[in-house]
Amino acid sequence: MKNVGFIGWRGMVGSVLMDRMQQEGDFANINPLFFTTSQAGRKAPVFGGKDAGLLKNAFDIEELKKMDIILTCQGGDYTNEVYPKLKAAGWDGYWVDAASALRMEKDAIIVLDPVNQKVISEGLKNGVKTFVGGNCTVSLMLMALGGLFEHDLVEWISVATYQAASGAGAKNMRELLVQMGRLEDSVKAELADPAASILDIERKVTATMRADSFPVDNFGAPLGGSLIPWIDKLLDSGQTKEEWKGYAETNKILGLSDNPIPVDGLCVRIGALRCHSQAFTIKLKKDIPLAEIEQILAGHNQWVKVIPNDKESTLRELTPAKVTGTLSVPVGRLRKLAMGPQYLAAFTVGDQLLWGAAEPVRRILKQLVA
Ligand SMILES: NC(=O)C1=CN([C@@H]2O[C@H](COP(=O)(O)OP(=O)(O)OC[C@H]3O[C@@H](n4cnc5c(N)ncnc54)[C@H](OP(=O)(O)O)[C@@H]3O)[C@@H](O)[C@H]2O)C=CC1
Ligand SMILES: N[C@@H](CC(=O)OP(=O)(O)O)C(=O)O
Repeated sequence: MKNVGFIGWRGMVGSVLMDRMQQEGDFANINPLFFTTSQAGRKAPVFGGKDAGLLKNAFDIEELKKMDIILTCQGGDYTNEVYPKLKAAGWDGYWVDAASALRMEKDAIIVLDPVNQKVISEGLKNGVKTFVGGNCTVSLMLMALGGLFEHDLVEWISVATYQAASGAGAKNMRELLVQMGRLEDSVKAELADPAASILDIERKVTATMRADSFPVDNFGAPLGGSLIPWIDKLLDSGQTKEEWKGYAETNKILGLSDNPIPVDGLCVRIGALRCHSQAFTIKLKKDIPLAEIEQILAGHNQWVKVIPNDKESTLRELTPAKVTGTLSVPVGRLRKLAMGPQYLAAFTVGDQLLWGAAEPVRRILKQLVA
């Protein structure tokens, strides 16, 4: 059985990964060892009934070198510090990572097997040892629209995202909830009084949101009752890095580096907890009937679900409230746009901690130990 070292297993992404691995019985096929950057020497967790002894120091290269596979959800700073040292020390195991640090490296594959199993299989055959989960927004787009790419129907995609607080981390999720609570608290009495003026209520809420005391340490601006049209840092192109990933990672995942498909748009943080949503304008390479498009989308993988373009189905199926905590990737609001028969509208929702983060790395680990 292969020795698999886990780093970042108690963080938010890591916890979702551990849950999924337990649900799927994945621990039965590995010898798990657990590392930490802060708690070395404490008792390791017991997953799948396996006693892994004590937590090891995540910076101990000699201990890490004993692993056949290292799987980290610890973040890019950890990867940047430890990966080069391990490689320099001659370690030749598999490195599986949820962070973005190594995604665009020549020798790394971005994994999303329902979409790019061919690229993965080819890489494994050629001795690739570094496998990285994709950006959540990109992975969720490809899970939803995979059929269109597979049938070479996409000329370009323009996207507007509606990204959940979880993408910014656990502290940000807490901050969003505290913000929401503060807003409600500020008008509790008025809300209990049906005769209170809604515009008075709104004015009070807005004043609360704008007050210096409103908690914005993590987001830098109010998110509850508002939105933030900026994710990650500015690049020379005027895109944010999150927007740049849409193009760069999509084409790398699909293996289209020689003939890339333009994907661009605006990434926006909204007050959802852990589901990212995305609205697409898609220019198709040819005019094909909507019914055929729906069939192509639905047939691509077992998780995508085409939602009829009616109000009842949309409200029932196509919201973060419905999708959170599931592997389902619904895609709906499908219709041809007024710009012409080759222009398609689509909207999708997906859990950014499952298909957006933990699930692709869980699935590549499974392939590596098979
Ligand atoms: N959040 C997301 O949507 C996505 C994140 N990623 C990547 O995964 C990385 C980790 O993200 P995320 O899981 O959100 O990070 P977390 O902040 O939840 O966890 C990261 C690490 O913080 C340490 N930690 C300190 N205090 C606590 C605590 N009270 N509870 C749990 N862990 C604690 C743990 O390390 P230790 O045990 O060593 O102390 C843990 O592994 C990101 O940096 C990013 O690169 C990738 C895709 C999506
Ligand atoms: N940046 C994403 C989350 C994330 O961690 O992305 P990446 O894995 O590309 O760093 C968001 O804020 O929603």
